[in-house]
Amino acid sequence: MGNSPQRPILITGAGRRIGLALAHHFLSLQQPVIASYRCEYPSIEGLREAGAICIQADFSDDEGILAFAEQVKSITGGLRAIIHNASAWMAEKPGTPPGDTLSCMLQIHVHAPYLLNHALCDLLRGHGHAASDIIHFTDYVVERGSEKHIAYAASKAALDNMTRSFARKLAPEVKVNAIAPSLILFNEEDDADYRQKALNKSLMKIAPGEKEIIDLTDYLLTSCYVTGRTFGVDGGRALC
Ligand SMILES: NC(=O)C1=CN([C@@H]2O[C@H](COP(=O)(O)OP(=O)(O)OC[C@H]3O[C@@H](n4cnc5c(N)ncnc54)[C@H](OP(=O)(O)O)[C@@H]3O)[C@@H](O)[C@H]2O)C=CC1
Ligand SMILES: Nc1nc2c(c(=O)[nH]1)N=C([C@H](O)[C@@H](O)CO)CN2
Repeated sequence: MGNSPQRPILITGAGRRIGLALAHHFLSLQQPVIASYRCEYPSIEGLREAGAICIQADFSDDEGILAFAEQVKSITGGLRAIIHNASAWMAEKPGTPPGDTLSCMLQIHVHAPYLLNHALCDLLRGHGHAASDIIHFTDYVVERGSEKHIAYAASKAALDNMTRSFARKLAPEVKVNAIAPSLILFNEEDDADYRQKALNKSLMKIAPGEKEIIDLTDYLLTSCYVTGRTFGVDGGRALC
C-alpha cells in the first residue's frame, strides 16, 4: 500500500458489517487500525484483541466529531488513510419531521467527513507523493436519486462532491476517492420478498459481501495516480 507501517488507517463506524470487515482485513496485514464505534458491540473487543485502537464516538453533533478528532491526534502523529464508512440508511417516515431526517443525514454523511478531513489532514500530509488516502463511502443512488431515501441520497451526493474538492485541496500527497456501492450486504430485518426484489435490480443479481469493498479499497490504497474519482460497486445496476 506504499504506507509507513507505523501510520494507522482510521475507519469510522467499524463496529459492524463493512467497517468491521475492513478493520480485520487491515489488521490481518499487520496494518495498524484506529476504529471509531458508536455502540459497544462484542465485535469491539474482538477488534481490540486483534490489535486495533477502538475509540467510542458519536457523530450526531459537531462536538462529538471534533472531540473524536482530538482523541485521534492525541494518539498518533500520522495517518495512512481515513475511511469514512460511518453511515445511517434513513428513509423518510411518517411521523418523523423531514427536517429531522435531513439534519441527521447531513450530520453523519457531510459534517463528519468534512470536519474530520479538515481536522486530520495534517496527519495525512508530509509523508510523500500519494502516500496517504481518504476514501468516502457514498452510494449508487447519488446517480439516480431515491424516492424513499431522499435526504440520504442528497447527503451522499454532497459527500460525492466533497471527494473532488478534497482531491483538489490535498493532492499530490493525499489521494481522495469515493466508493459508491449498491447492494453489498442485506440487513437482518430484510425479508425474502425484499431480498429478491433487491437482487433483481442489478445485472449480476447477488449481494456480493464485504470482500468487493475490501478489494477495491486495497486497489485505491496502492495507486499512485488515481484521485478525485468515484468507483461504482453496483453489479451493473445502472444498466437495468
Ligand atoms: N450495506 C450495503 O449494501 C451498502 C452500504 N453502503 C455504504 O457503505 C458503508 C458501509 O455500509 P454498512 O456496513 O451497511 O453500514 P451500517 O449501516 O452497518 O453502518 C455502519 C456504521 O455506521 C455507524 N454510525 C451510524 N450513525 C453514526 C453516528 N451518528 N455516529 C457514529 N457512528 C455512526 C454505525 O454505528 P452503530 O452500529 O454503533 O450505530 C455502524 O456501525 C456506508 O457508508 C453505507 O452507506 C452503500 C450502499 C449499499
Ligand atoms: N449505512 C447504510 N447505507 C446503506 C445500506 C445499509 O445497510 N447501511 N444499505 C443499502 C442497500 O443495500 C441498497 O444499496 C440496496 O437496497 C444502501 N445504503
